[in-house]
Amino acid sequence: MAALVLGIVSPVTFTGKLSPNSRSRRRMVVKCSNERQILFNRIAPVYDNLNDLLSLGQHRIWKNMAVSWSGAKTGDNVLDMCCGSGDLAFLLSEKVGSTGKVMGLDFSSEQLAVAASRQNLRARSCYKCIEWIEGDAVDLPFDDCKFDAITMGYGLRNVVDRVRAMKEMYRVLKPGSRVSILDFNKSNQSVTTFMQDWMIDNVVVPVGTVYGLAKEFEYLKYSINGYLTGEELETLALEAGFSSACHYEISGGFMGNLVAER
Ligand SMILES: C/C(=C\Cc1cc(O)c2ccccc2c1O)CCC[C@H](C)CCC[C@H](C)CCCC(C)C
Ligand SMILES: C[S@@+](CC[C@H](N)C(=O)[O-])C[C@H]1O[C@@H](n2cnc3c(N)ncnc32)[C@H](O)[C@@H]1O
Repeated sequence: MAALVLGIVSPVTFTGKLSPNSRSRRRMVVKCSNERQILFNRIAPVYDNLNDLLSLGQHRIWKNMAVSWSGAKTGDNVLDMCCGSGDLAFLLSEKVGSTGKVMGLDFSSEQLAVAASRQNLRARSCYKCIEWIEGDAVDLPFDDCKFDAITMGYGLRNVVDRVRAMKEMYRVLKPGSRVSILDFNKSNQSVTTFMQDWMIDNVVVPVGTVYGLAKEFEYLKYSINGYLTGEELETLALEAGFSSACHYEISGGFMGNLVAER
């Protein structure tokens, strides 16, 4: 909240175009892939600061866990899908070091611009091994069996065709390697769902409103409701060909992380 009061992040005004449907029905705003692309371009300038603020810094802990679960190690060639402003890619580069290689892929040019500027501000040599690539999670521009590990933070829920994205991850991973997918947990426990919805309605959306981003943060709630439970995520991975899949609940079931091995 202090950042808000001190004005460290500033409100942005939307100047992009929405489809005719999106004006009349809120849930339609972000139904198709290119409307989601517009949404993530819009929130890019404030995304990092709002995540720190809304999660009270905890998203850094969750992201560290996701990277550890990926099994990335020194010298590895790794991919961060839906990398956004690059948090997981930066953590991965610390694991693989300057002898490794990190690809950060996203379809939002504005998020990638933030990621690249953050990279320029960082001095450690490991950060130089990151390359940012504009691309779609459902059609990866990589050869088969290329990566030693893949991470995805708050990405899969936002991808329209999750089956295809999961199959793409399977295709580009080396046999025996892992994908680690962090996101909000779509819980089976009604108390957890109630608390998540309450937080979003009473904290997240009001804060988003201050920045002219109410609809973007309302989308968050609908996207969690439309996401998969831990069990469903495990099934999705197994059906895509992964040999094992395990979903872990984090922070009282607020968040979840799927770990699947090819
Ligand atoms: C990491 C966070 C948000 C990522 C994020 C993901 C999306 O898909 C978006 C889509 C559209 C707009 C924005 C986003 C977006 O920012 C921050 C999440 C914060 C949580 C909403 C609140 C977490 C509350 C607590 C600190 C957790 C406490 C758990 C307790 C133990 C019960
Ligand atoms: C909530 S952000 C997460 C960013 C980052 N991984 C993090 O944890 O902070 C979701 C990201 O997924 C990207 N995204 C959504 N669908 C995508 C797709 N089909 N292909 C590539 N990127 C996508 C968005 O552009 C956005 O940057």
